[in-house]
Amino acid sequence: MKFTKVELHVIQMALKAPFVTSLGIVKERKGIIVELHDDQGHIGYGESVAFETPWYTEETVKTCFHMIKDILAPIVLKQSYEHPTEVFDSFNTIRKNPMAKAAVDMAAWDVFAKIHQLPLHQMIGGTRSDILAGVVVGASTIDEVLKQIQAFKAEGYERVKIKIGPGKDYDWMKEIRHSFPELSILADANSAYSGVEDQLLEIDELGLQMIEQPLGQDDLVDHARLQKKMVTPICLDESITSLHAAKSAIALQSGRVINIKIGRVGGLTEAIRIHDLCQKHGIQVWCGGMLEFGVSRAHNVALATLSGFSIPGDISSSSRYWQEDITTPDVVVERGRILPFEGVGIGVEINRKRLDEVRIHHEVLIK
Ligand SMILES: O=C(O)CCC(=O)c1ccccc1C(=O)O
Ligand SMILES: [Mg+2]
Repeated sequence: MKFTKVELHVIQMALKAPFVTSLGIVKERKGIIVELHDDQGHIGYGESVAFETPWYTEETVKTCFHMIKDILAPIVLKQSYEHPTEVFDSFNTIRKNPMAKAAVDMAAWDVFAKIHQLPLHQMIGGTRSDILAGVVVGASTIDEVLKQIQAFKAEGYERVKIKIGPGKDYDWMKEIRHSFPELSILADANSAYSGVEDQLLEIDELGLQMIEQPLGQDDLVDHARLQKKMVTPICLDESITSLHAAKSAIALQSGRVINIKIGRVGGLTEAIRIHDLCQKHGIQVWCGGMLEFGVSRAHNVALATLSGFSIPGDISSSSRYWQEDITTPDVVVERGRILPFEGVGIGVEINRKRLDEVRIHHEVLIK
């Protein structure tokens, strides 16, 4: 593969409703769509899922834009590649910045699948004919949470993740458990129990499917200690930023489950490596979400066809967050499942009219 042009589209869209987490409220989403051209006319798409401020991880839309424009695009425009894994590996002299790297890596995988005229899920060796979907509720009152769960159940979701934090945990989860006894529920703390982890032990009796990232990003040792005190499996999210982090977490027994996000780990190449490692070690994995637009959502759908994705993830319908997304067709969840896209590459098209409407910045980088 010889890449000749990188186009960056910075977009901004309002969420249908504010999304509340223990770390803050998201009302509007910015993102960067990477459009990668090769010398044969193929076009691949990737998406940077960093937020506008560094509340979830340290990257932002601006740091990603800088990294892609000034550091990563010049690398991919300079050399040629046989395989998309080489793109990620050609960034090995660049420290961290996984969400910037991921956007370029994703686009290279899309180009590669298009060259081979295969759907991306087939290109990466996916075997699942339907994907296990789930939805996330991030609301500020328990009444609102219960209302949303009811509505999502009616849409066919069978697994729901609730955002929790100190004071919005045991009583909330107990009420949810009581109201929806058959529903598979898990809680995501986004590190809210760092320093106050004993507040979590109460929740252990509720039989939750798992608890996600109770402690800080760097707290692998602390998570291992907490897991020994809890029956509920701990799932790591923020802590798993690379294959190396996954190896450390497994060695330390910091949790029993890993939420794999393509953006957080540096791309599809690294996501697949983490999936393979977890399979070898009996660690369960599921595909995480980032309130993303259609490009990243389509990549998630492809990733989740890999055999290890045996539990539902945070891949929901496009309509969960957006009035109108920038890609067609939409991701649609039916009876808790999504069918993979069968078109070549990521299998969705960019809706140019919608992209124009939501685009706030555009840049073209050429060889
Ligand atoms: O529905 C989604 O896209 C996932 C929502 C979610 O939980 C989330 C959204 C943005 C940033 C971090 C997280 C998280 O998993 O912690
Ligand atoms: Mg999380």
